[in-house]
Amino acid sequence: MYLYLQPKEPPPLPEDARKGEAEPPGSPEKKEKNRKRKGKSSVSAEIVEGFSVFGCSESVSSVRNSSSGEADGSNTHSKEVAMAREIERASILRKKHGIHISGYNVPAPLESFEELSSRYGCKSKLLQNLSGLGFKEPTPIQRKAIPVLLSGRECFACAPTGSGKTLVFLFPILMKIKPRTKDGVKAVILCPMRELAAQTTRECKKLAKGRKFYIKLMTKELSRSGDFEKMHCDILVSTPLRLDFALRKRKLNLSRVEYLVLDESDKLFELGFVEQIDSVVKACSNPSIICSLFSATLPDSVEELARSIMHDAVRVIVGRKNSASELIKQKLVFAGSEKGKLLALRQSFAESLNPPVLLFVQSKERAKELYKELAFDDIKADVIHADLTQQQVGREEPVELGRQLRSTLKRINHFYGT
Ligand SMILES: Nc1ncnc2c1ncn2[C@@H]1O[C@H](COP(=O)(O)OP(=O)(O)OP(=O)(O)O)[C@@H](O)[C@H]1O
Repeated sequence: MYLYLQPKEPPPLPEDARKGEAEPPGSPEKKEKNRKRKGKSSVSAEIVEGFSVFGCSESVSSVRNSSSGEADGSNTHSKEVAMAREIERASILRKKHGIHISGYNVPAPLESFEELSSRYGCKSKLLQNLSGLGFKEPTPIQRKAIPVLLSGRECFACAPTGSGKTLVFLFPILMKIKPRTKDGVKAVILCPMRELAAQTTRECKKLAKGRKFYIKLMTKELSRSGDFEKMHCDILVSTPLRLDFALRKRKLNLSRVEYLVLDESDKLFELGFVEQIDSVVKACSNPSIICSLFSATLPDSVEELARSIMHDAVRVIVGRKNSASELIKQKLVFAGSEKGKLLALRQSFAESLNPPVLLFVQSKERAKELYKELAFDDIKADVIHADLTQQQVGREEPVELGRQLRSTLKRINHFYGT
């Protein structure tokens, strides 16, 4: 049995979401009814099936900062109407993008990146960097989770692989912390793997271009021999082992950290970094620290972690719990036997499977076997497995490709329940 993963064209953004004005379908009366119903449902939390991270979550206020201006007896009614509209608009936007939230007083989603400036005073240089990178519209997780962090709330965000979670934690950090003060490290980003930490550092530098942040990657050398008292660092990206080492042996001070991010938190657990995470959380002793957790899947371990390190977090979930990205088309083929798998694969190649194609198998032995079979069929194929050296694989490729492969493997592992 093989699982084929093929990228699909991303669906276009709904018109009303782009404009920020959405009307429920149907007649005017029906619209009114819908409006009432939606208005009502939008003030109660959208409970996501299977999620139980934060005990209760009854009220959600999606009112923008702008609508909470000074109270004035004469216009109380119009303010209430404006608030109801805002709530409805936020609710429609969330539904359009498959965003589920729970928590109290959740800020409204972003309709566009420009709102980062109008609502949160984002520096124009940072916005320019966004558009320079080709980021025109926020992705669903960005729409909802960026305002959560910008309004000073803790956030637990779960969204499929490749949905743009990195920007969700990097951008608020870049908007909120003051660069180059003498306060030491202000943001810590924990990543499960060195390659991911390096990639996140690179992305952070790209987003911060033109602003004078000290952004540092915790390398092996730095963790072992860094002079942390003299080090200038605003944002520190690290794997748990290296950071824990620097804390224990090199007396790195994290007591002024304002933002702590655990990226790919499901992976952090799978790899058994619980002790190191504990030590980092303890070292980040600033009482007003804002923690956030990001994950593509939501196993119990991550729920447990979220409960233990965050208290009043807003949960933002895009899609269904542990579901695959909607941009991935999945097809299950029953092949019957081992031989049948190869036949089915050959048939797929003959009918519809157009290269480039990635094939994942259970073990390196199976990878080698399949590789031989494909070579025998005169299919231009290559093989990657753990017996190959870095030189054989090619140093450059696996760093960028590795992330995609890991993500895809994660989905496949989940699919098979392994
Ligand atoms: N708003 C956007 N518009 C266009 N591209 C974007 C946007 N946000 C992110 N991207 C791009 O989408 C890709 C995937 O983003 P990212 O790596 O942040 O996903 P992720 O959710 O963190 O995935 P993973 O679960 O694997 O960590 C990156 O190449 C990133 O540059």
